[in-house]
Amino acid sequence: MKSKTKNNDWGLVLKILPYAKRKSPILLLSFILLIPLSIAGAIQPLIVGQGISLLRGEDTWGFLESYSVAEGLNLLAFILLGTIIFRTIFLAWQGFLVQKVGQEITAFIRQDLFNHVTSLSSNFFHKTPVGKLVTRLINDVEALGDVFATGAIGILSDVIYILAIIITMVSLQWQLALLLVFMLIPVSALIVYFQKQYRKANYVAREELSVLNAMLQENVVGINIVQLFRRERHNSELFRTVNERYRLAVDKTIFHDSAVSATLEWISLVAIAVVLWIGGVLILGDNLNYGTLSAFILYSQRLFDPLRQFADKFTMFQAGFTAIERISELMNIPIEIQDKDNDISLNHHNANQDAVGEIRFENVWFGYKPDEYVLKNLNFTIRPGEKVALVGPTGAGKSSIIRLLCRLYEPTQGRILVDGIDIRDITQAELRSHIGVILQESFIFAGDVKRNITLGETYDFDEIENAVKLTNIKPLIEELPQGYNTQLRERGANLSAGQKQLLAFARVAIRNPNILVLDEATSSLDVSTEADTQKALDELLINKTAIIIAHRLSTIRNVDKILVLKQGELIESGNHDQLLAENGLYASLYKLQMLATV
Ligand SMILES: Nc1ncnc2c1ncn2[C@@H]1O[C@H](COP(=O)(O)OP(=O)(O)OP(=O)(O)O)[C@@H](O)[C@H]1O
Repeated sequence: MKSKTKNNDWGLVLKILPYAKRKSPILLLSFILLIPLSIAGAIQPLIVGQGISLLRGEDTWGFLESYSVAEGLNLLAFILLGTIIFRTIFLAWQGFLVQKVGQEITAFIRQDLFNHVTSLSSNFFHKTPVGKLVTRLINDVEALGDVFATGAIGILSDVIYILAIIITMVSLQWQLALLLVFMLIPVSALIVYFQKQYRKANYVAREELSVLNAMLQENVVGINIVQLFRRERHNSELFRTVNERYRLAVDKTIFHDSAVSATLEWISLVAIAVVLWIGGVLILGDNLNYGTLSAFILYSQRLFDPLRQFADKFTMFQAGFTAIERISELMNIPIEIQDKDNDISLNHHNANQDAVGEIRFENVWFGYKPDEYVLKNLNFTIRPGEKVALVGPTGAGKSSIIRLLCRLYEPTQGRILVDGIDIRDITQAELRSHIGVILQESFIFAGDVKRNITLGETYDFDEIENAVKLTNIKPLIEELPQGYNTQLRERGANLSAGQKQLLAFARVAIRNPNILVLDEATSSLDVSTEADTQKALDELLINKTAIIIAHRLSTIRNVDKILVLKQGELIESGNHDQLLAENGLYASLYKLQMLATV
């Protein structure tokens, strides 16, 4: 079990090694700087010891013998100052380099994680609360960043410093040196024990933080419902429980962290006392001089100093390991929907075709969960330019068909073809550029109107204007305070639902796709805007294949074909008149709606 954890830790270290490699020259430089820095630090007590020996007339370094006591002291003070200045400058430089590299590596990891997460399937996002994802992308990556910024090189620096001190001490007086080294062993064991406990507690704390973030995010997003249903107090209570759990979990980490600091605090005092005691006995027996004893007293303090810092960084390392565990969990989630290496180009394929935009579902079965099919053996063809409506009761599977067509999910069985090519053989980017989807609610990004139409692609202003004219939304843009440059807030908070929807039309129009999908696209518009938009839509739909989902059946009377679904099965198909004549589900739904509007 023990070695398994160790192997896992090494596995985790190996995972971040490629990131460190990208910055290896600077990391190497910071590492090399550690050696002179540690030597400069280790000789300081030696210099102080020489000063005391000089004062007491004991043996000193040979070169000091040619000077008077006062001159020797000045020289030693000068050398000491030199080591201090050297350490100050180079420590600052080394610290800067390490922090900088740390930030850069953190940014690489954050970027890779973002790219990975945004490539994951819709399935993953349906299962994962946003707050949990944010914790991993921000807090965990930050914790890992700390490891690079101060931990990784810092821990090496402490090890080298401890080694430099031990070597200097052994060369000075090996008995006292051994005594201090022996004191290090049980202390280190104790520290390792506390650190292990810390690591466990830290994992729990991180999990609790995820829950806290998820809850916060849910409350902010659903603030309207929270307030309308007077859930503030209730939710505040729930939040308090989670908040308390997080506090208790963090308390545990603090306890183990403090235990390490306290252990080191008293052990360094004990070390000084032991050195004084044994050193005093050695002096009385004429086996040690005062200068060496003073140097050892300083060493016993300095030896535990880097150990304390080592322990602090170890804590950071443990937090870092927890972070890597959590980040790699996310990184290891496979990207379910991937492009193939030998994809067929739909553009290329269609270049010689007269009509494009054919959609064919062949024996398509699909379920969000294994064996719970929401679409069952679907077979239908939509010819190029045809306008087809999907009709059926709530939960019949209409939106699921669209998700499959856009390859947000993949069929469990069967295949879907666009212009005769299996959509799994087309790159996702090309497939989605051929399909324009307008959903019931459109998502607006924080940024100006123009950016919300182009979505980061490069279009001339003329193209934007054309799309806006084509979709009849020029009056909307003119109404906005700064026209195209009006800043929209996150999720379009400063637009009405209808306005957001109109922007979504322009977003699709500018891309000029061969296939248009309208999923309850006009339901948030008022009657007169809907009539205007319908005109614009008719224009937009010329020569294009369209799939329309609408609950108001009066809006789809004129389509070429209506596919009627019930519990995932295609039960009727035909135009409005044919289906009315059939007197099936469509006819009864239509008659019900007609009755309701009379
Ligand atoms: N992400 C999901 N995870 C699990 N089940 C889902 C998911 N999305 C939809 N479902 C289920 O799949 C079934 C079909 O849903 P779908 O959204 O396709 O229906 P719909 O016909 O579009 O309904 P509506 O008219 O209400 O929009 C429903 O039973 C629904 O509960």
